[in-house]
Amino acid sequence: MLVTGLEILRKARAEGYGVGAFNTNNMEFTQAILEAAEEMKSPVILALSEGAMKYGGRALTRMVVALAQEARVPVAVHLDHGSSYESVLKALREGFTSVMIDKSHEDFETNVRETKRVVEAAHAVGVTVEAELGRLAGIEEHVAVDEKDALLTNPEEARIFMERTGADYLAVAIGTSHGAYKGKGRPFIDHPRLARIAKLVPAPLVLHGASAVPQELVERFRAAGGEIGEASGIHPEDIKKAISLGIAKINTDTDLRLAFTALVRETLGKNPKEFDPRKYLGPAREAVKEVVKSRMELFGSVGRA
Ligand SMILES: O=C(COP(=O)(O)O)NO
Ligand code: NA
Ligand SMILES: [Zn+2]
Repeated sequence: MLVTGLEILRKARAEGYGVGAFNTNNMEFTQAILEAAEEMKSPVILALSEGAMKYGGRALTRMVVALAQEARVPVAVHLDHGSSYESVLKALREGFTSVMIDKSHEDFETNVRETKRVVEAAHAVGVTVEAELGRLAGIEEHVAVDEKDALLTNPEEARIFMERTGADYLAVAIGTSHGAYKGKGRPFIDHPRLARIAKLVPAPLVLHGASAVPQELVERFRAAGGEIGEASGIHPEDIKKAISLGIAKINTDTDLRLAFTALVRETLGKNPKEFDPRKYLGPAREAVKEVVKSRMELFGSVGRA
């Protein structure tokens, strides 16, 4: 059933488990994520970035909202990294039940003002809001923040920010970054900082850049002809610790992309004569579903629907 992000995340934070927010921009990812959620009896958040909205248009948004309504588990449809008020309005118009306004690259007062404005509009139509304070390193589709500017979230600022904006959940910067290159070896996660934030912010907390980028997946991608450098992601133990400290929403995109693309490359490589898209998109869809199921097990959301 289609529910708001807060309905899913409030319970997750209260009961100490995490819920995956999985990015989708096509039919196969959407099916894989929802099938995994139903099989694992897990709540789930389907996340569409602005790039996904541009790529898939109404074919994507109508499909995602309709399938979420019919799903046998709680599903929120979420705008990931909304960059403007207008973009959020478009998502509200499409029937999304959760929207992120990401003004974390602006100064504090601007972030507060813009976030507050979105909260008023979204709450007026029963939709809940994710905001972000602090800056992740790495490249988000339209935001490139280089290391030196990456400012981790200040706990006291976070408390004031959430009180002044009325946002429902907060994306925090505690060392993660988007994409496949999150840092040398085991990327640094500032758990003490997270603990301080969680003490001052009772709202569900969100971890961006949470993909594991598992070595076996990186190897499989390379073996199938993919090119990728020294890739690294967030260690499962760091995810579990972050959940125990107050993270309720865990954003996963890169792992799904790697799995899907590795399988497409592999299937095409093994079957050069194949030109029925179902023959290489189908196995890729299965690979995404397996990744989603294993993430749900790690987050502890299995059986929580
Ligand atoms: O934060 C993310 C995804 O992060 P990853 O690149 O680690 O999957 N989307 O908003
Ligand atoms: Na988000
Ligand atoms: Zn993100």
